[in-house]
Amino acid sequence: MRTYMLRMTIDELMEMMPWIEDYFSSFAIDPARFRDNKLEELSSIIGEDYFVEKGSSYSDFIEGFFLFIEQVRALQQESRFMVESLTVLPGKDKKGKKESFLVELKKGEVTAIVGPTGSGKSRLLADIESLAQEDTPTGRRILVDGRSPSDEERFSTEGRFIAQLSQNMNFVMDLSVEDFLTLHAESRMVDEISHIIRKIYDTANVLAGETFSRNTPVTELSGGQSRALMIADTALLSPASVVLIDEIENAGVDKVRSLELLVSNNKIVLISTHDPLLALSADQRLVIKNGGISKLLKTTEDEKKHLKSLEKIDRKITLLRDRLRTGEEIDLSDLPV
Ligand SMILES: Nc1ncnc2c1ncn2[C@@H]1O[C@H](COP(=O)(O)OP(=O)(O)OP(=O)(O)O)[C@@H](O)[C@H]1O
Repeated sequence: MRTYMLRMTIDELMEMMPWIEDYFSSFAIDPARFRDNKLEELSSIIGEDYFVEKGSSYSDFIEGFFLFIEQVRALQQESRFMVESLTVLPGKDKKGKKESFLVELKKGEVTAIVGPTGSGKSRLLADIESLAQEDTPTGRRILVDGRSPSDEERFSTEGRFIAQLSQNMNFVMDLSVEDFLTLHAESRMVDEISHIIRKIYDTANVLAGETFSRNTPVTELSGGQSRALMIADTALLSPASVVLIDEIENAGVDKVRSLELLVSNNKIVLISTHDPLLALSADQRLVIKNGGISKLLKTTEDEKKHLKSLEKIDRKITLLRDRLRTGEEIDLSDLPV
């Protein structure tokens, strides 16, 4: 790509990337004067002395030029991930009855999706994930920031602004945890890669409970550890502004902390759950009945008040589960009635 660009004329480059004018200006070069010259000819036309006078050199100028292009493109990419709201326009339930209201999901909000087994919770997540346009069994349409999504937003595998954490997360790459995170951080062009990797790694270990090392191959992580790693990675490094979670409660991770972590990063979070603690930790819950959205309930102040005691009960159940897992005998008199 570099060689190709070096052989392009300034005019051709400007047509492709008008914003490179700013880079030329920072060297007090007017690109219009060199419009028919190739980029690689600038050294001989302008002369090395000119760049030395500016406290630089031609090779620094060229290096900086390509770095500038990379950074602007990364910024452009980043802004495509910023989503303020999603709107779910009414579709039909399993009997063909129209849903009676639309749902708007906003940045920084957590919405739980509740309903009996088989009622259509995962279907709603799948509709959002695919940005459905009346082309799924529900006939729902999803709007992004109030508009229809472009084909690129719907079908491109790169640059998705939606991340999905499903029940089974299996890695296929043969990389260590450290290499996996480095690769991801490099592709995001973040500064201070080692700092962010440490943060994700530490967070994942807290969420998983069962610790793993940075050298562990990702393929050897347990189900809970993989999920914890992906949750920490999604919260701290992924640019995705919409996070869809399918039944985190079965993942063997600290579910409440996971949710807090995702929310504190100002994303739109949807979580399908049968867990009362998670459902009531959300700002609102969508009730699914027979394939259709039947209610949208805001979490009441009263419900929030009960969260603390629910957390206590949940901690006891978790403790009980851990003791059973490690083969201990259980004293049930310890449990609340
Ligand atoms: N509105 C609808 N119209 C037609 N089919 C639907 C509709 N909603 C859901 N379904 C279908 O019903 C089946 C069960 O739905 P789904 O898997 O989403 O249930 P669920 O609530 O996630 O269940 P579980 O709690 O067991 O995970 C799926 O095949 C899904 O495609």
